[in-house]
Amino acid sequence: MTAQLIDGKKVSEKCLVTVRECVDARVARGLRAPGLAVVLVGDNPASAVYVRNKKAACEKVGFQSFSYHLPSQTSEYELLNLINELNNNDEIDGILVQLPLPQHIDGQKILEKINPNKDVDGFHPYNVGRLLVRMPLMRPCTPKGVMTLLKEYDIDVKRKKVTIVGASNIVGRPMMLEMLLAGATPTICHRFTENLADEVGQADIVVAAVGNPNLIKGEWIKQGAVVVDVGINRLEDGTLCGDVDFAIAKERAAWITPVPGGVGPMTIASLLENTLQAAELSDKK
Ligand SMILES: Nc1nc2c(c(=O)[nH]1)N[C@@H](CN(C=O)c1ccc(C(=O)N[C@@H](CCC(=O)O)C(=O)O)cc1)CN2
Ligand SMILES: [Mg+2]
Repeated sequence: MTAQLIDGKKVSEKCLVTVRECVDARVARGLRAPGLAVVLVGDNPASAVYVRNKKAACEKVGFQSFSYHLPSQTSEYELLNLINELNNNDEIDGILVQLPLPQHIDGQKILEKINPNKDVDGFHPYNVGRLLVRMPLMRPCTPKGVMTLLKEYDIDVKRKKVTIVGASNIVGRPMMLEMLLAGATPTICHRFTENLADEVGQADIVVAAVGNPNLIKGEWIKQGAVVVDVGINRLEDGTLCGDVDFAIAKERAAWITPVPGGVGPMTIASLLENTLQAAELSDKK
């Protein structure tokens, strides 16, 4: 079997067109365009690229974007003050603080300072908790993007065995909650999991999100499985690869996401959808 590719770039562009149409309709009704505040602390080169791409995406869909690039020595106190200002700014519907933050800043404290209604990354414990109790509001962007991708390709997750490799707060854990909500049976694997190969081999759907190039061997994949690779690893030669050994996995899977061009672009599409949703919630207040 040779897998069919799941094209995240194409699907993300479709999402952006839908968001653009909603923004135009809002503006035609006399409402303001949604506003997104993007906060970057320090000079992590990958973060700078992601932030630039987020700002470009805002422009494409007609959002107002507000950029805050702070030096790496910014104190936690200063960052908390900025979040407070953004929480109180009525032109701003969504706030995102690009991760990772410098070591001296307690990231969790910062994320918890963001007003949950403006938490377009969906990282605030309030929003994670809502997903847990089946009342999703702001859904974490990457897992939400994975669900959108699977839906777009008519890949039904209900009743399926899903193995998620990686238990991070931003991908693995909320991915498990999304899958549970959609009626799948998720298993989450982490550094203490024994027999990772067996867990992967039993899965109808594998979601890899560890950030470890080619950790998931192609031979582990069950024939006809769906492989979703969230890992983005930059190799020494500058090329990108995922967490799954793509060349072998694609000969066993029915569907597979490439890296780049798979899940990555969906993260930004979900962010824009969440920001539009936050603006719509704010209209009702
Ligand atoms: N505040 C947040 N920080 C981080 C998040 C997040 O969702 N919110 N996720 C990641 C980084 N990220 C968005 O911020 C992100 C990563 C990758 C992509 C993407 O489109 N990747 C492309 C390849 C891009 C490249 O050349 O490097 C792809 O996979 O095709 C978008 C967003 C950590 N931080
Ligand atoms: Mg308002």
